Amino acid sequence: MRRTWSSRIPQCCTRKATRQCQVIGKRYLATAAPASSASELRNMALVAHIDSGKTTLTESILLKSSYLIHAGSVDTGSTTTDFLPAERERGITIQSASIPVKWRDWTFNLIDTPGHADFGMEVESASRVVDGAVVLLDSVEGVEAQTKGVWKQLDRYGVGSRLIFLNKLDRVGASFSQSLTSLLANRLHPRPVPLALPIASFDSKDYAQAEPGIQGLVDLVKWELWRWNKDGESIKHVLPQNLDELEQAGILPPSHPVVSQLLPARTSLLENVSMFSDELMETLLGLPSDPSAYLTVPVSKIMPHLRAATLRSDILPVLCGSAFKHIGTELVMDYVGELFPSPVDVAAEVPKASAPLRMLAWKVTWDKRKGWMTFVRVYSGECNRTLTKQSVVLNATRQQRERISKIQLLYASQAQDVDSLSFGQVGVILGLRYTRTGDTLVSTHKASEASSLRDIVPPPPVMSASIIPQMQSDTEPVQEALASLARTDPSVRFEVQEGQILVHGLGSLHLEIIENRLREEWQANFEFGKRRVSYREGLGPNEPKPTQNAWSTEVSGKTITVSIDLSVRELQDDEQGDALWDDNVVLGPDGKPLRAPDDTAGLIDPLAIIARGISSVLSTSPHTSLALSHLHVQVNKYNFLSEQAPPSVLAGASAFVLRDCIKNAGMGDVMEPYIRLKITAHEDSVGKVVKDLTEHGGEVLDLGAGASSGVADPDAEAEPFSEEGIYIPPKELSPSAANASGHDGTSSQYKRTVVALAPLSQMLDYSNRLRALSGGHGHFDMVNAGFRKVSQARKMEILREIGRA
Ligand SMILES: Nc1nc2c(ncn2[C@@H]2O[C@H](COP(=O)(O)OP(=O)(O)OP(=O)(O)O)[C@@H](O)[C@H]2O)c(=O)[nH]1
Repeated sequence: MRRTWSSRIPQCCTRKATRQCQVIGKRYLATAAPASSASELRNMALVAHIDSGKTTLTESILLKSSYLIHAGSVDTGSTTTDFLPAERERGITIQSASIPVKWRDWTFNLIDTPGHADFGMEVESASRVVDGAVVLLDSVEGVEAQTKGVWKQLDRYGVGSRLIFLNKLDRVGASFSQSLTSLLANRLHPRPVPLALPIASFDSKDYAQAEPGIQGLVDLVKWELWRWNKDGESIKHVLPQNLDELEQAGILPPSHPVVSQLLPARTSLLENVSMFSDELMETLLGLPSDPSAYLTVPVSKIMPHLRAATLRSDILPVLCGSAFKHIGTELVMDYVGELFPSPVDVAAEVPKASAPLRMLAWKVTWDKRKGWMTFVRVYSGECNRTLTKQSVVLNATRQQRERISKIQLLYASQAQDVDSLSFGQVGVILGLRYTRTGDTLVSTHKASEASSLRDIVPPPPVMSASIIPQMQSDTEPVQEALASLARTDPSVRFEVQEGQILVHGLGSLHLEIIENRLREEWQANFEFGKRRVSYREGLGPNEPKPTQNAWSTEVSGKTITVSIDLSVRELQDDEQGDALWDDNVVLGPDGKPLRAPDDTAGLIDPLAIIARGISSVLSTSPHTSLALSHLHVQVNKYNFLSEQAPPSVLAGASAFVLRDCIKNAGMGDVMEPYIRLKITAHEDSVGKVVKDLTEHGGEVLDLGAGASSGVADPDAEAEPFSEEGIYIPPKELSPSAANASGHDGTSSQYKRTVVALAPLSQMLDYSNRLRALSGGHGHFDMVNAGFRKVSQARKMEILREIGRA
């Protein structure tokens, strides 16, 4: 089915004064007017395991907010936020897309992120820049491997306010209660609290036999019942405080299965929130002793406390629905607006008009027509005064001045020019030449008062491929294309070793996309070599002492000598490596971590130049040319032994001394990336699956039972979890789960789940292998599980593979 765009202006545009109507190409868009106040802004992301429905929910939100006339579909490649050709072809999100959405009084900057771990960098940067996240779960599958992955990413950047959306309740096997149990079993949060109950069918007589589905929701906070028709249009009823009046009001017969759950669900909600609010606790204590008095507590007495508990992450609000059928979308929007923080709520200090402007560049993209596009969020300062088109800003991270040519609000692939950005807003700046993801931009006139914002750390690359330019004349364009690509995606790394270009990425799919983008976006001519996993080397067994500390070079005919005092050792077991340094630790003389800039052009800070030299050695071991890892490098001091020495010579000197230390230490252990797999297969093929895993160097961690909904999720830790005070409705509330077979149509009792660790190198073609082993019924997902040292025999194999044995 193809989406057709209406040729008339949508009614919403004539009706709503707050929206501006714009004709962009053939689309009529009701664009979100910039928020009038920062307290009405909600910077939020949708994050989840792959295929949970993030893009579908985004599309439903755009439809409900009147941005779209018809929702597009992932399945026909017609969504707004998945606009790259590769995204449309594959039906997956590859890059995060941000879009401002006007909903009631709020403006959301909504970021739809990819779920595939190979595009984890996009979740990383979105997590850095949002104040709240809606985490989707497929309610057939429950918590999945990458649900935990994105959860950790949100933790890393302190995104405390989260809301769960249990999606796909229309699917066979979907279960509201089992999804809640799965949240607890996987310890995502100790206090998931449903804000709504699903109604699978309004037909109470045949409820137990009902078709899989969802037709309505009860909002337990606002005490409303929502009902959607097959076109996704909703009507809402206010529920009576006396449940006996439900039938009289023509809402639900008393025999409807959801009716008996309303009082326990609301009671549990109120009691859970009151645990974190004395005021609500007092309200509840002041109620008449009749339990049904809980139904009389008005929303105004609940919402402020529910919001405070969400902001502090004391509770985890849970909503549910079907993004595909637009069921529950309005509630997601309402609760994001009501519960998530605004930029004012999370600002380190009350924003002042006089504060120096500080912005974080959280994403950089390249557009053939517009050039570099830098996505920024304003963290302090009143930009109306300081940031306008044509202003000059200082990149505080790189100490470079940048000129702004345009400021835009981006609606996925469409743009709207604006004059300025204000506190809390997310927008795009055109014209910046040097800025990269994670850089801080400040206004030049108050630069000294502005400190740098927290960095964004790309996940470590685990796979690489060689790139062979087709002709000698293609070499430079290929390298330039790679440099541009790496600027848009900091999880892409490349290096030139002995005339060969190696590109590193986060997985096979990432490499495939890198290859396509180089050809299609940069028209680079090259052959793509064999893919292999990225190995690493540790420090050798001998003492890592340099033969000499001094290093000399010729500069303009003069010999310049520099001495560098470094100490190098292996990281101890209880020491954590720095992800920005491939799990090494590199410290300056004051004991603070050093950061390596991408190039030394224009650099004057001696320690940044030294860090650049260190980084060139750590990325290519003198023994194997593999990246070094688990090293602790301390720069103790440096001295210019010649006069008028330019600081740039420190890069060569530090590289020379460090390389010498590492050579003297000898070759270290080799490490390879591991993955954690969760495989679901029929009972009768589990034996073959386990045998194959063992033969490929895998280690089985758990052989679980049932497969669906993660109730007995073997991935969860073995300790018991508390259900005390947490309301979990009976399974019958989701009749499709009770009637269900597994999600592939076969009975789940014959399925087993295997959790294993295995070397990534052995699992590159696992989907084909598992298909053969399981007769096509198995499925798996995997997440990176870090690097591990390999055995001596495997080390020899790896050295042979990389041509070093
Ligand atoms: N039955 C059903 N299918 C859904 C629902 N939401 C999404 N889907 C389907 O699930 C598949 C994945 O949906 P997407 O919206 O692309 O999921 P995603 O989480 O954005 O995927 P990635 O960004 O690639 O991780 C598509 O086939 C959708 O049509 C739902 O509520 N019910």
